Amino acid sequence: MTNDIIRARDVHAWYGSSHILHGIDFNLKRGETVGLLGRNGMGKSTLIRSLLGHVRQRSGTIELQQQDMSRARPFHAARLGIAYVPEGRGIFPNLSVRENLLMSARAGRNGTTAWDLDRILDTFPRLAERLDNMGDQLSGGEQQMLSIGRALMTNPDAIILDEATEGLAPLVVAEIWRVISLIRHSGLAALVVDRNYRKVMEQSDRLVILEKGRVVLQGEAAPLRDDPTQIHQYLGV
Ligand SMILES: Nc1ncnc2c1ncn2[C@@H]1O[C@H](COP(=O)(O)OP(=O)(O)OP(=O)(O)O)[C@@H](O)[C@H]1O
Repeated sequence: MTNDIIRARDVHAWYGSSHILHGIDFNLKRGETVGLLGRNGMGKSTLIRSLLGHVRQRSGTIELQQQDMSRARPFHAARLGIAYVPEGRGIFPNLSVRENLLMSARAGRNGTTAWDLDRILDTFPRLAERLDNMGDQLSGGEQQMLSIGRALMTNPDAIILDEATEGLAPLVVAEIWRVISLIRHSGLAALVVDRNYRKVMEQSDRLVILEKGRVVLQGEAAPLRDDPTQIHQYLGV
C-alpha cells in the first residue's frame, strides 16, 4: 500500500487562456510536512487549489488517498481527510467560536476523535477566552486560529495551510508557527505555504520550489537548510 495522501503527476492548470501550471509532479506522504515555496505568482495557491479540485481547468493525474480526483469536487478532498485552510481564512462570522468549532467536528477516517473541542482550546488558549464571541468580533489572528481549529476538528490525515500567517502581528505569527510545529509533531501530514521561507525550511521535512508553474527544486529540507544557496537563487532573496 502506498504511503501517499496526495499523489499528482503532470498537473497542468489554466485560468481562462492563461496556462499557469506546466506539468507538476507532487506527493504528500503520511505524516510528513512539505513546505511549498516560490516567489509571488509562481503558482503555489493554484497548485493547492488544483489538487483539491477548486480549479476546474486542469489536467494530469491527481489521487487523494489513492482515489482518482480528476473529476472530483472540493468537498471530496475534505471527505478524504484533507483539510484546507485557505488564504484569507473561512469562518462563519455570525456564529460563535464554539459554534464554528463544533459544526466542523467529526471523526477522522479511522474513527479517531483525537482533535476535539478540549484539545483545540488547549492548543489555542486565545480561543478558549473567546468561546462565546462571534466570528466577526475576533481579531485577524484569532480568526486564523479559529480557521485552523476548524480544520483540526475534522480529524484530518493532512492539513493544508496557505499563507496562514499573512498580515498578522508578530506575536500572533509566532503563535501560529508554534501550532504548525505542534501539528507536525502530532503525526498529521501538512502542506505549508508561507512567505517566511526560513520558518518554512525549519518546520518542513521536505521542500518543493515552484517557478512559473514548474517544480524547479525539491528535496529533503535539512540539506537545503544547511546550504540555502539554491533556495536563495530561486526565491531571489
Ligand atoms: N482566479 C484567477 N484568475 C486568473 N489568474 C489567476 C487567478 N488566480 C491566480 N492567477 C494568476 O495565476 C498565477 C499564479 O498565481 P498563484 O496565486 O497560484 O501564485 P502563488 O505562488 O500562490 O503566489 P501568491 O503568493 O502571490 O499567492 C499568477 O500569475 C496569478 O496572477
